[in-house]
Formats: sequence, structure tokens, C-alpha cells
Amino acid sequence: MPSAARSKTADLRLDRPIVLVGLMGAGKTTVGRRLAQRLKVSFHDADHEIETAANMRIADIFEIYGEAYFREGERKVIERLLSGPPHVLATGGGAFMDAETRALVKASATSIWLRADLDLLVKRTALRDTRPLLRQGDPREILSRLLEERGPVYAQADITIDSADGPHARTTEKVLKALRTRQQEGLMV
Ligand SMILES: Nc1ncnc2c1ncn2[C@@H]1O[C@H](COP(=O)(O)OP(=O)(O)O)[C@@H](O)[C@H]1O
Ligand SMILES: O=C(O)C1=C[C@@H](OP(=O)(O)O)[C@@H](O)[C@H](O)C1
Ligand SMILES: [Mg+2]
Repeated sequence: MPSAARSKTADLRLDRPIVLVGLMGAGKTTVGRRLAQRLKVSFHDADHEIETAANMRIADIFEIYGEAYFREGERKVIERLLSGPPHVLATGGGAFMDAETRALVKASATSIWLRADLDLLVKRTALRDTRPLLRQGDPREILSRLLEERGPVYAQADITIDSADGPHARTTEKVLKALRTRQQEGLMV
């Protein structure tokens, strides 16, 4: 398939995994899958891996075992995935808040914060009621508080990309462009 879109990624060779971080609804899972396709590497979603390993839904893990147990599983899953070959990994929104997970990601991957404003996060997370943290009150209030708390930590990622409204493809292309720039500057991607 000799499309221009495809040939544009031929110059990008991953040295290590790409890890997407950011709040619920930022588009980590959606954009991550597309990014992996464009880079021709495999895609993993930490939430999905946890659900498979536990054979339970995230909301049930939170309800039955609690958040601390979930975070432990999340850390283990991410550690296992990061020890593998370069790929794209979409984390759950809280993963990068865990100091140990964050240190691991910073040491062995290129991290990307997909940043979106509150209105967009509220709109996108309303599409699916699968996130236990947003069931604990008013989703807008919860997301607003989390944005304030977590924003400075997400900002420690190597790259920040605005995950604005519009097609996922546009955000994916922005990520690719940022990776290409980094590589041209001689930095690892
Ligand atoms: N430009 C966009 N980028 C990413 N997601 C978008 C966009 N526009 C709409 N969406 C929708 O918003 C939701 C984002 O959710 P998801 O990818 O699961 O985010 P996260 O994994 O960060 O929580 C999906 O339903 C997706 O289809
Ligand atoms: O922000 C969080 O703490 C969480 C985000 C969710 O993933 P997404 O960010 O993919 O929605 C999921 O891991 C869990 O519900 C907790
Ligand atoms: Mg996700």
C-alpha cells in the first residue's frame, strides 16, 4: 500500500516502547491503537491486560478488592509489558501517578501526555460508563479535581500532545510528528 501516509512513518524506528499517559477520556486507548498501526508495532492497553489477567472487569476489581489492589496489578502488568520489544502502551489514567510505575516508564520508555480540556474529558467519558472513579460523584467535578492534582505529574512525560476535538487521526499524526522531531534531534524515541 504505497500511500503517502504510510511511507511517512518509514523513517521512524522505535528504540523503546511508547507509553501514553493522561486523564480518563484523553484518548490513550483510541489514539494508542492507531499509533501502533501507523508505527507497525503491537499495541497493548494496560486496563485490558489487567482485565484479562484477573478475568474481571476493572469496575469489579475496584469494587471487590479496592483501588490499592488494582494499582499493584497495574504496576506489574506495565512492568511486564515494558520489558518486551518496542510497542505502544496505553496506560490507565492513574498509572503514571504511582511513583514506582512512573520511574519505570521514565527509565525505559518514551512517555507522551495526551492532554485534553475538562469539557472534552467530560464529553468523552460520558460515552461509556466503565470507569469506577467517575461513578463516585459528579464526573465533571471528579475530572476537574483530578486534572488539577494529576496535571503537574503528567507534565513530567517526555512529550505533551493536545488531544483536541476532531478526528483521532489528527492527534495520531501530531504524536508521530513530535516523535520524528525528537529523533531528528538525536533523542531516543
Ligand atoms: N479526537 C479524539 N481522540 C481520542 N478520542 C476521541 C476523539 N474524539 C472522540 N473520541 C472518543 O473519546 C473516547 C476516548 O476514550 P479512550 O480512548 O478510551 O480514552 P482513555 O483511554 O484515555 O480513557 C473514545 O470513545 C473515542 O472514540
Ligand atoms: O484515572 C484512573 O485512575 C483510571 C483510569 C482508567 O483508564 P482510562 O484512563 O483508560 O479511562 C482505569 O484504569 C481505571 O478506571 C482508573
Ligand atoms: Mg483507556
